[in-house]
Amino acid sequence: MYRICKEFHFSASHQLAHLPEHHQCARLHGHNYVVAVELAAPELDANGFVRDYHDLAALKSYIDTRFDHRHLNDVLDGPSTAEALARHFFDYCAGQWPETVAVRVSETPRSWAEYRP
Ligand SMILES: Nc1nc2c(c(=O)[nH]1)N=C([C@H](O)[C@H](O)COP(=O)(O)OP(=O)(O)OP(=O)(O)O)CN2
Ligand SMILES: [Zn+2]
Repeated sequence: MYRICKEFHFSASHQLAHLPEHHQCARLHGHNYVVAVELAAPELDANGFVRDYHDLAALKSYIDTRFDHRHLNDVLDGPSTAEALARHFFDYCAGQWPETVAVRVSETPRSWAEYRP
């Protein structure tokens, strides 16, 4: 199996207001998010690609339009956890590119959450 991965970056604020008051993430704060999309295929296409990285430009546009410099509580229906974001971006990517196998979201350089069905 061949695998490729491409990262996308955006900055946004959020507040996990369902957490206890003493939890730091219950306060309004922001992150420089990294979204890593992984695609896989058993065979390469005629260009020698799983898929051309350039095809993923639609995700950059989606992120820039809907997520970058937004307040995530206004964008997502439920809590804006890294897990929920990973699922959201997975659903978007799987709808665009059938080779999508996982999406990973980092809020900090030391943590990530992944959705991989
Ligand atoms: N499983 C999850 N746990 C937490 C999430 C999450 O999305 N999934 N989110 C948060 C907060 O958004 C918080 O802002 C990030 O927490 P944390 O990684 O602890 O941030 P720090 O900057 O404090 O990280 P350090 O590495 O400890 O400096 C909380 N938990
Ligand atoms: Zn946070």
